[in-house]
Amino acid sequence: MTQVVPLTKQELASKLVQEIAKKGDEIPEEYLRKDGFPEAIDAPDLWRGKLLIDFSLLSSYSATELAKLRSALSQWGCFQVINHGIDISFLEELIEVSKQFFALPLEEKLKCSAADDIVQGYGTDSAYSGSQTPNWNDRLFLFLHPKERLRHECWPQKPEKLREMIVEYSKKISTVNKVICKAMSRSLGLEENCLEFGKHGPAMARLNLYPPCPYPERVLGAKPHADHTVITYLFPEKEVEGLQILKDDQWYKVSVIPDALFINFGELGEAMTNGVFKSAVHRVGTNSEKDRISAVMFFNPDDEEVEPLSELISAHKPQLYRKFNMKEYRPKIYESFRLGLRPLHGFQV
Ligand SMILES: O=C(O)CCC(=O)C(=O)O
Ligand SMILES: [Fe+2]
Repeated sequence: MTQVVPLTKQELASKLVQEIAKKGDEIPEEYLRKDGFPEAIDAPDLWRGKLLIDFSLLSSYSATELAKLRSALSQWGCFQVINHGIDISFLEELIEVSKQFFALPLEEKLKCSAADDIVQGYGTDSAYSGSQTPNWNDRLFLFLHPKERLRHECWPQKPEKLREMIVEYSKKISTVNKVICKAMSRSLGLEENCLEFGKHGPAMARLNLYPPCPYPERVLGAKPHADHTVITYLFPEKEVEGLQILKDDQWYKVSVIPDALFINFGELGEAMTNGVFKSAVHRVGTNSEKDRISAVMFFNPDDEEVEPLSELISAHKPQLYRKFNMKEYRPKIYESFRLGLRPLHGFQV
């Protein structure tokens, strides 16, 4: 297993993308993808059509909306949801206050990075990217659950409102998640409590910052990956596009739909549904003009043991993934990140 070596604050500061971006056009070679990457296409009809779900219809178990949900998750592994019941002014304020956090002096932000933990807190994932091309992204990454993993010293003191807003956001997303869990189960023809997780709310929160990048055609904000979660909820900055998803070797830009939450299924959800629902492989593009912020909540399974639902295994659909423990899966995450691989592939039957 790859050892993740913690950095001093000084070393971390030299890797922060926001600090690199301040220097102008001179960016380290290692961020540049020599051969570029395949272009993504616009697909506004997709995002306003089959991948746009009306949450209010899901809560009333509308058969048409459930069928739409099932098709979105089994073909694309993601969708956007409107009428989710979360106050838009709250979500917009969260983005605004997150922006204020990233605009604080470096010294203040570094108070949220723990010397012995480069995963949690303020920092950048490029700290453990090894020989891989690093992402043009800084973040504040906080564990919420289980409580033993939560590190209070990584929570921001400033802006004063931010801590409270992250907790509030986690509660609001948790309410949405409870309905989504039931709707997903129903859409598969199962009892509504079959696909249940997030009893204690999201496991992790992440505020992403993608500073403007002078070479958007050669630099990615986040390289292609599937999330290491059951499901992920994301509210993006509305002014700036960036998120893109992969389907059948084609990249699609995610259109900004006003007020919508973006939801994508993760690897652990794919394992739990025996591959019936797919985890969406996604990446983030950069742009040369504006910062982009996203506010993300990640859900893990309630149990440490993960296995496909027996209801979703049949002669038709043999078991795809073996039962595994999160203790086996977690260490694989960082190693796979470095190598650009998907840890779930190691658990195929
Ligand atoms: O910022 C985004 O749009 C995507 C973020 C993401 O993929 C992640 O945090 O896992
Ligand atoms: Fe992601």
